[in-house]
Amino acid sequence: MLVDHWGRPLRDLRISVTDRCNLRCTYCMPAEVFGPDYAFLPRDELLSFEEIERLARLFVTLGVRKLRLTGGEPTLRRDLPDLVARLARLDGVQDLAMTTNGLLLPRLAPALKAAGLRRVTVSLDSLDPEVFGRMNGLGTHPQRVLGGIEAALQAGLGVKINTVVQRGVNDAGLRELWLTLRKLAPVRFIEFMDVGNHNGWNLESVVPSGEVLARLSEGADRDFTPVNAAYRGEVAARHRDAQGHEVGLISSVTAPFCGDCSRARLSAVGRLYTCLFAAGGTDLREPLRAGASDEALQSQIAAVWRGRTDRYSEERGEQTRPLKVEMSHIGG
Ligand SMILES: Nc1nc2c(ncn2[C@@H]2O[C@H](COP(=O)(O)OP(=O)(O)OP(=O)(O)O)[C@@H](O)[C@H]2O)c(=O)[nH]1
Ligand SMILES: C[S@@+](CC[C@H](N)C(=O)[O-])C[C@H]1O[C@@H](n2cnc3c(N)ncnc32)[C@H](O)[C@@H]1O
Ligand code: SF4
Ligand code: SF4
Repeated sequence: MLVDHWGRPLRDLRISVTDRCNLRCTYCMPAEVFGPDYAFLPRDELLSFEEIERLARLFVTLGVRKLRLTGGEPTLRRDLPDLVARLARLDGVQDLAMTTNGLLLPRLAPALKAAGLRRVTVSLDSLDPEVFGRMNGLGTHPQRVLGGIEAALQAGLGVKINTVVQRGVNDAGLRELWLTLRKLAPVRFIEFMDVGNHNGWNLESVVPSGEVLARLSEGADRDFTPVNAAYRGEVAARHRDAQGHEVGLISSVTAPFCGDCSRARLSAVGRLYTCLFAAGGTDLREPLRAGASDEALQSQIAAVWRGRTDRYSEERGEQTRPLKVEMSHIGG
């Protein structure tokens, strides 16, 4: 089995399929930076579906069992169901998922399901139109995301919901959001992270997951019971309330989970990153386009994984590291 410097196996591959997005969440792609003049990647820079499929197959040979599509906003990539169909056919893939803002799911969910996508995680930070509009940078109404969640459920996709929590921004509405959304799907609350270089992160804006759980527990549903991890290295610590609704806490700041981190990340231009907070990656597109054999690519990937020492969240202090890859490039 291929393991890194700390003995962690390679299990997951998160594939970013575009750096573009139809939202401008302040904690990810703030509009002041990702404005009308921002130079997004030209189309020919992106890996083609053939190239993504080939690399994914090689990663699966090296031990990957779970693939997740992300971005930017993955649903903006043209003909996405064709890519899903290619990945769903790969032998050895046990899970095929996508993280999305949900806006385009009413149009795409049935085709994605038919192509072999198993589940989606839809991001929704607030049910208050003003708060959500401010957080997504474009005034987009939460009802549009709820429509996407509904479409995914109707198409038969598994659904989870992601909520990034920022102190003084959306934390006042967490309990209301939980009481509404828990009826639809498991909700995961994510501690605001210092990804990229432009999101103005500071420790005071982070609401520790313990505090989130305490807020959800106020009033009637006092008891949450911890649920065992579904797999080694699961990102979210899960709990169930008295009615069986599931909440996940993703605590990269207050309870880092680097010890079991089995995730590799492939950017839209084919760079391999071994940490969400990496400063640099390894170019796989160049050898791929220069005609490298499967064996050569595989040994390059294996060498990168073997040499991996990343444990950024465990090492993070109050200060963030300068010059990290952007979230929109690496896909979260
Ligand atoms: N620090 C850190 N954050 C991560 C890592 N993997 C995922 N996240 C963050 O956790 C949040 C949830 O990620 P998702 O894309 O929903 O994926 P997931 O939690 O792995 O999904 P499941 O397969 O459902 O467990 C996002 O904000 C990610 O950026 C990781 O390895 N390190
Ligand atoms: C970068 S997005 C890409 C996929 C898609 N556009 C979406 O929003 O779901 C992946 C996940 O990262 C989360 N995320 C982005 N920036 C974050 C930050 N600074 N801290 C914590 N989570 C963040 C998003 O909320 C989303 O759930
Ligand atoms: S979190 Fe997702 S939806 Fe929001 S700006 Fe980033 S990529 Fe776009
Ligand atoms: S901070 Fe890096 S090493 Fe730690 S869990 Fe996240 S991606 Fe993995």
